[in-house]
Amino acid sequence: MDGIEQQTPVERVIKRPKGTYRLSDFIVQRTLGTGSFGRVHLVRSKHNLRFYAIKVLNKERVVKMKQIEHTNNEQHMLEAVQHAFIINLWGTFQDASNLYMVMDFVPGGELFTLLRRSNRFPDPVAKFYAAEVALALNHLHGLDIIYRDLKPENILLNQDGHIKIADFGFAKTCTTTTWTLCGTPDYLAPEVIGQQRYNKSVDWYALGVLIFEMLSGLPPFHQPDANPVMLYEKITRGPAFIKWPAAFNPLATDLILKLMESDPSKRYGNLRHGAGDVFAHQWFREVDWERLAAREITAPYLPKISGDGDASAFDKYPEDNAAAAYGQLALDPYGNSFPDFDYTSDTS
Ligand SMILES: Nc1ncnc2c1ncn2[C@@H]1O[C@H](COP(=O)(O)OP(=O)(O)OP(=O)(O)O)[C@@H](O)[C@H]1O
Repeated sequence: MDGIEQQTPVERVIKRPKGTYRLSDFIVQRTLGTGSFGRVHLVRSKHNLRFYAIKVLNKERVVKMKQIEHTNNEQHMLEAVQHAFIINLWGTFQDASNLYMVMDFVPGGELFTLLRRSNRFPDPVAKFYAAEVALALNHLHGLDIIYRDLKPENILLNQDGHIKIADFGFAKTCTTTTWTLCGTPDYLAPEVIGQQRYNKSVDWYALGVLIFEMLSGLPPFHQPDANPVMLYEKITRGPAFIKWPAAFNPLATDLILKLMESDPSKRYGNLRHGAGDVFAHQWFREVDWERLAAREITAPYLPKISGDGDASAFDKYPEDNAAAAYGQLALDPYGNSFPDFDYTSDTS
């Protein structure tokens, strides 16, 4: 649901030059994931033979689901951001029916898959991923970007086991507060559910949920058969009602409670020292933040990748021949809605 948003122009974020691409530059190999508006494909460049991921969004579906602004935000944010732990966008284009975003292919799959396979992560493993996520969030917040969709599905693992945060569909620039209700139910901060104004601290709340999920296997208020209303009630009642698994690390508990603090003005990450409080928390005491940022810490899990373009870490999706329809001539009623996606495709 879109509310009135206090907007700062996205132009505030400095754009860097992007490449010009067209569909005929690539050979579509397989589907890596599906989303609300289309698919993400593994593709191979005909020119340099490298593998990339292309996210395809059907314009009509984006418009019908009132996501024009979020989609344009996603492009602007990803173009503006360059960080070791955030997915790299090489360029974008559109044809009559679809938008295309050319990204690095991140071969290690979703953190979600690794977590479900492992049931839960040992403390040092959860700490490694949480610390890399904290650095990425801090970088985004420094650019006045709120990410708003932190969850294990959106954290991908690179070949070397380090994280790459993907899916900037809900990211937006915001220096003050905003109030759009978006994100994933289990990861929503109470003020988002309460439709109050909120700020970057919703990402720190979500980090608390993520740490809990990594250490216990499921998000704090998760109940398989619960409806969203029951879930929202629990989130609103606050972290005092979390049922903690036995033998939960007390320092982790302390940090989670501080991140999941219901009152944003008392929440870690949103206090006077900002992210500094999170970095300095005792649960993270053995983290060498500089070496971590430089990717000098060896990751706890190395994805088994047999070679370039190995996508075996991703679930198999039925290939519905969607790619055959890409680039076809068609009416283009939404041509003006996505002005920064260039028309470069061969048929348009
Ligand atoms: N660069 C990438 N490399 C490898 N896989 C990727 C990449 N980008 C996305 N994926 C895969 O595709 C899935 C869907 O991507 P993404 O979340 O960006 O799409 P979406 O349409 O926004 O999805 P949703 O509607 O669920 O939010 C990811 O969870 C991931 O498995």
